[in-house]
Amino acid sequence: MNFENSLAFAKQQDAQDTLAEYRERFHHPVIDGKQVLYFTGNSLGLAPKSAKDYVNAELDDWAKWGVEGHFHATNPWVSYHEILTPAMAELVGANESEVVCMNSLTTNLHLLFVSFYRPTTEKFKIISEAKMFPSDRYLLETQVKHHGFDPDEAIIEVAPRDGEHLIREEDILAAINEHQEQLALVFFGGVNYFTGQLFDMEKLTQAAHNVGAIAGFDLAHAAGNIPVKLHDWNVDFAAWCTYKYINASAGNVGAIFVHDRHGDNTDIPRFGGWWGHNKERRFLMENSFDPMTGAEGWQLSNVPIMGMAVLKASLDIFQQVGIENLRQKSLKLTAFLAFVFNDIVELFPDIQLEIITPSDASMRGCQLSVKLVGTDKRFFSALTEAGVIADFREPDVVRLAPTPLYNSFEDVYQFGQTLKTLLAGWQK
Ligand SMILES: Cc1ncc(COP(=O)(O)O)c(C=O)c1O
Ligand SMILES: Nc1ccccc1C(=O)C[C@H](N)C(=O)O
Repeated sequence: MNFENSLAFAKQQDAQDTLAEYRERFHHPVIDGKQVLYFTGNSLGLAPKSAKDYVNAELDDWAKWGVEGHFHATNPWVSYHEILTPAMAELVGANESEVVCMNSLTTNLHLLFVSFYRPTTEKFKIISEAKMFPSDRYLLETQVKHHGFDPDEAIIEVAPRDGEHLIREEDILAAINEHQEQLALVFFGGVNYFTGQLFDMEKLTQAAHNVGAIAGFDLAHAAGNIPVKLHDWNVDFAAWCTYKYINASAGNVGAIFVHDRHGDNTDIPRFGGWWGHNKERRFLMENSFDPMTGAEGWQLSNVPIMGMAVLKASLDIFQQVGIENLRQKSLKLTAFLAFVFNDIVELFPDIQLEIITPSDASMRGCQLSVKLVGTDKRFFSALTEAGVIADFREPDVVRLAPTPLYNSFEDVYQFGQTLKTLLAGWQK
């Protein structure tokens, strides 16, 4: 598509955008009296205006019913998580039996590792991407140690080649091949948090399965950002949070996916809790754990209703919009940001700011990561001062995520103008 770095062009794109109305369904922060440009849906999504009503409804039912709300609230609390499942399953291309909302991301990954990382002295290695989000790295390290293995030996990290920023798929496939005899698990972020690189989850899953290994993914930066087809891709397990692209508020409950071929098998070892117990018999106070089939069989505790109410508000919006429609807008909006960014940066040859996220749209979601070369963290602080909410990740990357649900083409244009002013000042 031919872009133009002009206000008229941006406004024209917004006028043609069939999702433009959704912008108004979210609160856009005004900080120190100034409307900011919010490009941080990859860290914390904006608040849906409807969330208050959803939470208030539950507060009202609590006031009205007390404990009876578990069974008599408008949406009875004992089964509240179940009403989230259809939208969440649709979002990640899963059967409803394969998904449940519960706990938070790192907790869920540990629970899934209990079931899907059961190393033996023959097969104990995990292949993952170098520079994973630290929590994922701590997960791997502590899981490996928990089973008595040495992280240096058990964790195989595939890194970008010297002088490159992205991980080559051929290098991942080569690592899987090289370590196949001892490989237990391939575990990747669907989209890397630092570079924004999207991995071909279907291909990695197939490669893992070809050598008898399990394939699991952290979808923190993928869920609600790109369409995924977890069931069809045969992914074994996945987990994600809901506070980024799913806009369900800070630290809110996450979700898991367990493919039906595993979910149907209640003999798979797991940690148990009463919410994963046969729900018909949950209140019979029996001694022996009888897990439900499907992802629900991995639940431990009864669910936090207020958080789930916010998540419901957000998922209802996703169901109306549809992730495929969002992706169509996202492809255009992110390409426009890349265009505007490069158009401005070219004006300042002394300053090197480089987008390290793949330029191939099939290898990225909405996030663009900009490496600061010859500038430093002060550049990020200056952006913030100028009213752009982005984020900085050590040592040298600024992440910008134009989020198709609530960002506009005009936001992107205005960002370019802010960048231009800032870089002009920087040169002096
Ligand atoms: C890829 C990835 N994994 C794990 C986490 C940690 O999630 P939580 O704090 O919800 O466990 C995050 C973000 O915080 C993340 O981006
Ligand atoms: N949960 C948070 C709490 C405080 C600050 C950041 C986060 C993030 O989510 C960071 C995000 N995972 C990232 O991709 O960097």
